[in-house]
Amino acid sequence: MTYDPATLGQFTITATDGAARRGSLVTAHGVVQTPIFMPVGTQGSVKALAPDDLDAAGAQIILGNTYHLYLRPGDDLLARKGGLHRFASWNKPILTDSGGFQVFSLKDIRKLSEDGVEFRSHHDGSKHFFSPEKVMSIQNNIGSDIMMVLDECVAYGADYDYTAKSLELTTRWARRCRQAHPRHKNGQLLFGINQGGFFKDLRERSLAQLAEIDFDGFAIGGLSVGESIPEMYDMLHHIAPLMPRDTPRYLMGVGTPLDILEGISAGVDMFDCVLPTRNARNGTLYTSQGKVNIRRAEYREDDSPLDPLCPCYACRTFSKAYLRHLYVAQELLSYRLNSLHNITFFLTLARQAREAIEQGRFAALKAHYQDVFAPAKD
Ligand SMILES: Nc1cc(N)c2c(=O)[nH][nH]c(=O)c2c1
Ligand SMILES: [Zn+2]
Repeated sequence: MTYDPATLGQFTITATDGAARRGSLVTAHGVVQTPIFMPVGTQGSVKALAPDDLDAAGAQIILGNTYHLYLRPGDDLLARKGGLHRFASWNKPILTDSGGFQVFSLKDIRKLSEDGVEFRSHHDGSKHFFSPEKVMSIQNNIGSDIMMVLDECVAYGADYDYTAKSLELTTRWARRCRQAHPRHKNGQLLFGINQGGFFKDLRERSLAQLAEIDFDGFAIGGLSVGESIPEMYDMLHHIAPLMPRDTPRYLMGVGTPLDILEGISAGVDMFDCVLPTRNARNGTLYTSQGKVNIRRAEYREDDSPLDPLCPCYACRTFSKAYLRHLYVAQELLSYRLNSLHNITFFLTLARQAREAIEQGRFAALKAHYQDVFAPAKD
């Protein structure tokens, strides 16, 4: 990995359209064009897809989960193998989350303290402890280009007092992460994570505290945790414009095509979500004409391609009838072709957003897809 320390982490905005931003971020494994969608490779692979599939689909960066990779194959093994890039033969950028989110979703098997969080592995029940320093060390061993701080993602519905205390802990952990991993050590960038639940003053307090720490970017955490769409959008539009302008804004775990376009319209630059690959596996496919449930009997003899406007291998090569057959027959090829298509759709959407911002027609693109994905009118 060769990079120029002088430009590492540089985020340049090249065009705006309303609050939407077109930009680029320099990482040690290449420049990422934003707005960007990041396919999720939880355990070191984007499920059912190989690196050359991801290249063909236009993926610039993928996401890895620190919790999962720490438990299996182990960050020590990844370090011995030269890091995740070499281990998984993925030579473009990787972002790793801190593992906090997964641990906090293991409700009953974890204990929170000032120093970190104790939890039990969902594999074998063995006991483990994540401190800010530990998750920095794990992400260092993984070798990700963008690391995330350890944070507490409070549950939807958490009360004001708990949320206020939690954000203060997340800030103290963020400071410890920064101290544990000096700026750009090993070419790795570090993002802070805004918390504060659904209380606007607490969101602003969290942001003000994080902005005093030298981060390469800032994420919005604690959304897409069970709230309604209007609640998510309301908080999104409140906090995104208040985030530092000259560093990337990353909305964690979001979302549907319309959520992503809404986030871009609020000024967010980076997104990740398991939706494209998870829904591919249950036959829910995203197309330029809207969602297609490939399991439906109506496709049994349908010779047309899934999406005539999609450049992916699945759409260029097979009919809906064949894709439906593979799904119904539970053929493994169904996972691969459906995942390839959905990932291509999300990456194409991000590319279309970049082009629309450059040409000053982002609002029209958003309105088009709101029409395409409008809930079916009975
Ligand atoms: N929806 C979310 C998805 C995520 N991966 C995260 C996370 O990794 N950290 N913190 C968060 O708040 C969070 C929220
Ligand atoms: Zn396709």
